[in-house]
Amino acid sequence: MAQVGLHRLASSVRTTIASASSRCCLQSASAIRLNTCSDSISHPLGRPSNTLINAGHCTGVRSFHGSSQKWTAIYRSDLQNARRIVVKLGSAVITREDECGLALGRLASIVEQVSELQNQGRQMIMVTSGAVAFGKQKLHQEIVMSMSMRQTLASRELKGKPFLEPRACAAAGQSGLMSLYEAMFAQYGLKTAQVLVTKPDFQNEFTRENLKSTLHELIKFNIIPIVNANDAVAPPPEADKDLQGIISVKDNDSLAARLSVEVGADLLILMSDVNGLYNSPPDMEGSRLLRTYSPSVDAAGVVFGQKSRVGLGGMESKVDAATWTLNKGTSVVICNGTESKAILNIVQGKNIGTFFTQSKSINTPVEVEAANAREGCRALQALSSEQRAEIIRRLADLLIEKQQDILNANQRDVAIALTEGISGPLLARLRLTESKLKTLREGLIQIANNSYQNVGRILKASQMAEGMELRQITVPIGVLLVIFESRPDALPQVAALAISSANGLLLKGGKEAHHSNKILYDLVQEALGLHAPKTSISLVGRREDIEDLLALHDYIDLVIPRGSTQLVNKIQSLSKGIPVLGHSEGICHVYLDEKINREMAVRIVLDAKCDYPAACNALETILIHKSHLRSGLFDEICDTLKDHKVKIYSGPRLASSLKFGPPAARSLSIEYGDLELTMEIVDDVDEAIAHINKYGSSHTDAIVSDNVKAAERFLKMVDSACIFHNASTRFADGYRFGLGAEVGISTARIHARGPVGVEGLLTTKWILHGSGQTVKDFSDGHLKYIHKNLMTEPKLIENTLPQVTYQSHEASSDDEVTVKQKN
Ligand SMILES: Nc1ncnc2c1ncn2[C@@H]1O[C@H](COP(=O)(O)OP(=O)(O)O)[C@@H](O)[C@H]1O
Ligand SMILES: N[C@@H](CCC(=O)OP(=O)(O)O)C(=O)O
Repeated sequence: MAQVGLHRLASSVRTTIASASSRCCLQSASAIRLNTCSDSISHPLGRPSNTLINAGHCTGVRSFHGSSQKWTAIYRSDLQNARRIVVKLGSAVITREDECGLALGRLASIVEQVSELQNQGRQMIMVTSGAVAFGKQKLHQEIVMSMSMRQTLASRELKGKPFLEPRACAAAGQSGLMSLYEAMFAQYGLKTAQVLVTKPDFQNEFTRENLKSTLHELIKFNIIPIVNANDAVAPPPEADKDLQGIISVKDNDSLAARLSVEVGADLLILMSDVNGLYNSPPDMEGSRLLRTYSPSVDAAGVVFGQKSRVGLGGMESKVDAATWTLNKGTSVVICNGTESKAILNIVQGKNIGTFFTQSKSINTPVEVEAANAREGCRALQALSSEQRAEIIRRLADLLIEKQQDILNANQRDVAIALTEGISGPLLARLRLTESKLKTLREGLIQIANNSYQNVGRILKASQMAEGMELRQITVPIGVLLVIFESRPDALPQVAALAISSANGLLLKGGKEAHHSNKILYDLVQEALGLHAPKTSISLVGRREDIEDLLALHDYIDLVIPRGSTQLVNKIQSLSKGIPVLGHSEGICHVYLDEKINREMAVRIVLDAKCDYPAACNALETILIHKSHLRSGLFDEICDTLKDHKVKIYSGPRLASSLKFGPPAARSLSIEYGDLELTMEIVDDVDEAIAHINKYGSSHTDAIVSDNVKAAERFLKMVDSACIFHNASTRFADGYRFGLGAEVGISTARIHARGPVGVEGLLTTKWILHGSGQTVKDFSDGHLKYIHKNLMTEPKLIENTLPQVTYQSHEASSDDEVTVKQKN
């Protein structure tokens, strides 16, 4: 297999390509000649190959094909453009942890990913370790088989394994390794070639050129070179030395590095058995994975430990090799080869492993920002409530002082959005106005004024026993991640709520509001500077993928998404172990009951639909009592809505009742978010309740009715976060509820429901003051539990609230009443 003549290889590749006509390998076959950045022929990945050069990432020189320019990725997202990729598999990836042979499942997955990328038109090269480790296992089995029973038992007693010559092990392991690769790649219609090299092959110009030319030919014919050190003949290891800036090939990390540079690879992926480079050995307490590593900035902060059980080079050797490769213009990622889809995810620009970059200005890693936010939470807790309120008031004032700068920044976002064709509700959310800023300021002042009772409030106090007092007090949740789209006004609101509740905060805004978010965040920083660390709140950089943030369960305590249904759904499904507070949809209903004040009904419907159709609490479905089809109310509502340019769709029952009614709705569960709504007929309040509970989203639903019993039934039986009687659904809002602002509206069933203000961002802790008691004192009977409530203020319960009585418009029954408050 290894030394197949090139003409034979070429013909077999042609056969493979021809037989796989429907696959992308055809694409790659046509692409194999297009190896240089300067090629004028189109890029095999569907882009002109000089896109990268235009993006300004040209560093280093690609020597392999004589092209004069080469790019290096600055951001992970640039890695999507990598064409020639070297994947190096360490021994720990290739062999099983129990040392019983090769890790076949893992290898198959890596082969599948490499094949996928090769079939996309990329040029993959593999550097594989594992021959020694695999051969060792193979030889060891042979030795055990040839031992007598006595020898076997004796060797067990000695507990040691016989010394096996690594060169012999490599020779025994390499053939098995290669036949496996060949069989696996064949499943994807791909051919492989074995290339074994030794250190002198790089030192001798003649063999070095031969090596390059062989690799070139293999790549040209769509064959995946599989490279390893020729350990069977390798010279004994030498003291480590990098000659004249050329890396000494002493293990497969340095081999992969050297090879990547020789062939002008765009990306080198070094796969090991750990998730990447840590600031100290991964098993050490407090060690942290470095998502990005800029050698000139980060090198001093890394401590190395032992290598893996089977590895040769260790992590330090990987980092040296990676740094050298990066300096020569090839991007590098060190990752965990046991992680599923690691290679594909890296090439998609996802936050996998450690990304080596020359950029010194790369943002602070999000883990560090989250750790700072936790510190910030503690610092905010340590402040007095007056100090927290002062920060919020300062922020409120800055919104007006810097109004013009904010509006200018926002106009830049709006202008970009317009060129990108963003319109309607999305644009409405994005646009900031003087009046929005004014309302925002008022909300912030309200939050500041309500800040005094938030943190450390005693909810329960009881005397547990003689000399023992128990208290339950409010405390912040910890670190919040708020992900919001389009709405830059959410940023100061959420920041104020976090400060008021003393939570640390990570904000992830949408790129469409980049300029607005930036200036609003700077104002938050300025205000925080009054009393708290500025790092208590971070605006997470645009590099960070939401998916990666949602995996940070060790750092983040609660995720609050604010944005489109798609965003919230995505977050709910992607969150890995972090609770998500929010609502995915706002399918809000207004039910128009039989006995009704018609003028009120029209006003409420109009407000609920037209005040701000993009809001999640806007009306989406009107349920109308069957009697109104002939009472004139149906026509009146339709006419008024049409006057306000609202498109009406009918539910199935309405459609079948009218010959020329509105067009049929696609579904009864639609959130239009625009000047559109569905109308449907129901028989009575019970049918309305059943409809809402079936098709609604548990957000906000309202009844307009003069019938007190019907209203009470509705309020009791509709299973939503907010249920209103004779009021518009648009009241479901933190500001209107007097919470100052909201971080979102929750349709979750635990902890916080409806508009979530400060209360939803708090949890509790129990404080016990004792005087030396033990549990045994109680089981012995020396002491007795008292559990006496020490709270003096009586707790309000529902039936102690002021009674609301109703007066009928039509005064035809006791049940039919208008709202009137009586104390
Ligand atoms: N700072 C560090 N960051 C990451 N890994 C480290 C560090 N220090 C030591 N290591 C160890 O390096 C090992 C990887 O290197 P190595 O044994 O050469 O593996 P491979 O066989 O994959 O080349 C890991 O198992 C890890 O425990
Ligand atoms: N060439 C050797 C591997 C050498 C090596 O550098 O190993 P590793 O540190 O596991 O990448 C082999 O095939 O076993």
